[in-house]
Amino acid sequence: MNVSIIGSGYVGTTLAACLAELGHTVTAIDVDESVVDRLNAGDAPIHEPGLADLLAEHAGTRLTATTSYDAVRDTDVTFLALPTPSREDGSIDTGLVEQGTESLGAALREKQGSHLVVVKSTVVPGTTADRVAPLLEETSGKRLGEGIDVAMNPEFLREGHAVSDFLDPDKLVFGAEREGPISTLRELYRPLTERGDVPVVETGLREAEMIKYANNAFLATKISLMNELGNICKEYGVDAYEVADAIGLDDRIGSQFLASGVGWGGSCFPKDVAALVAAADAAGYDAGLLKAAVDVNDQQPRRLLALLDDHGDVAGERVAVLGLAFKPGTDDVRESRAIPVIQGLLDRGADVVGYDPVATDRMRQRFPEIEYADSAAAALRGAHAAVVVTDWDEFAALDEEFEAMARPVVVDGRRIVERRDGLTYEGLTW
Ligand SMILES: NC(=O)c1ccc[n+]([C@@H]2O[C@H](COP(=O)([O-])OP(=O)(O)OC[C@H]3O[C@@H](n4cnc5c(N)ncnc54)[C@H](O)[C@@H]3O)[C@@H](O)[C@H]2O)c1
Ligand SMILES: O=c1ccn([C@@H]2O[C@H](COP(=O)(O)OP(=O)(O)O[C@H]3O[C@H](CO)[C@@H](O)[C@H](O)[C@H]3O)[C@@H](O)[C@H]2O)c(=O)[nH]1
Repeated sequence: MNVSIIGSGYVGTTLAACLAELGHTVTAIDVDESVVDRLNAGDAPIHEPGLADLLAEHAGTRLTATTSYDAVRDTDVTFLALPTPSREDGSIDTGLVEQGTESLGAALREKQGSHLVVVKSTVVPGTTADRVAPLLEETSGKRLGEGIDVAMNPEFLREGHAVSDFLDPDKLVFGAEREGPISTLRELYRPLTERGDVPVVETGLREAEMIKYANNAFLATKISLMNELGNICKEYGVDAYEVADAIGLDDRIGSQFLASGVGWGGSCFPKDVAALVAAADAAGYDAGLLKAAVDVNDQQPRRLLALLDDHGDVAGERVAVLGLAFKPGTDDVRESRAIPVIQGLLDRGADVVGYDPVATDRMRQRFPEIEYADSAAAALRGAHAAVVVTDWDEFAALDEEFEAMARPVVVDGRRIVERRDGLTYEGLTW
């Protein structure tokens, strides 16, 4: 099948490389010329394991990139993989998806034959039917169901595992109001589904949109619930990790996403939970449980700093922040819990030194005023305290590096440090 993809970020590039791998001919369209140049050179614009190999194999043959929307006319299906950021009030901003739809519709005006437009971006229920579809009809001059149609196909990949999650998904969700778009999606994903072990959910547009939010809201709330339980555990001297291991044995609970600590960040959970809360508010429903999940998440960095405060004033003292990325395996610092932690330390007048194996450059753009070390050992040297924010494996192996601290106080927000001897060690929920 000939496929075009608008937007070549985390999702668009992964989709482009993986659909090429599945045998389709793919054209990636992005407004950013540097992204297009890199893709055409077979160079990954984002860091994801396995992506560079796929691009090196398919760029220039089954995968090409361009800044021109005209390329969509040579394809049968177009995915919209554009950002859907939060507005100031938390509600979703669909401006870029609408802009992309307008340019796409204009390019499709002169297209002969049928075309399917698939929304891949995370959008609140109603966006595809009430915004994308009418805009597409208006700008293309065609009528839905008569040559053009829309579908919604949410994406569940995790950063750091994008390629493997895409090629080996837990499920596929196809949303549409007619049979035509569903059968096109079936055909497109056939190389994955013919293996027989990928459940396919065929549903309506609004349901597909909501499934994505429900998925993320559930996972974020699961972590917040475990954080709340962990905070209670801490008050009673109970180890929340032992509790989590035990409750995770109950199939109805499941063992994943029970790691308590400094909370959830990243480009999706904070934005998507906020968008769902705002969408509920707009519909007159007060999503109290989701708001509480956000409150607990906001509280965890403050609790980490309060534990540090219990061990003395850090004003004027060197404090190491170990881990800056929002999770291990990525250089992404968007909504990283390190941000409120660093800000809280600066508010206390501490001399902050940050360390991360890959995310230093990105955090430097956010906090140019702090020091950045090129190893955990260098960050710890002479520090009066250390806080651990990201569960990078290398922090588990830290040992005599702690002996170079001026005062060995360690507050661990991720239960990753293994050394205890000679340390004043505090876990956030244990
Ligand atoms: N990042 C993830 O892990 C993830 C996972 C699942 C779903 N999503 C959702 O997928 C969507 C895309 O997210 P992302 O992380 O891939 O975004 P991103 O910010 O990484 O990339 C977006 C790309 O779109 C390009 N772009 C912007 N405006 C454009 C336009 N008018 N025409 C063409 N290109 C344009 C940008 O240059 C950029 O390369 C969002 O709705 C997000 O919520 C993201
Ligand atoms: O037990 C856990 C698991 C995760 N986290 C934190 O939760 C955040 C999100 O982690 P993860 O879900 O692994 O990362 P993302 O790449 O943001 O992926 C989420 O967001 C994507 C974008 O919507 C979805 O596609 C994925 O399914 C969904 O897992 C990170 O800060 C983690 O440190 C915890 O605190 N405890």
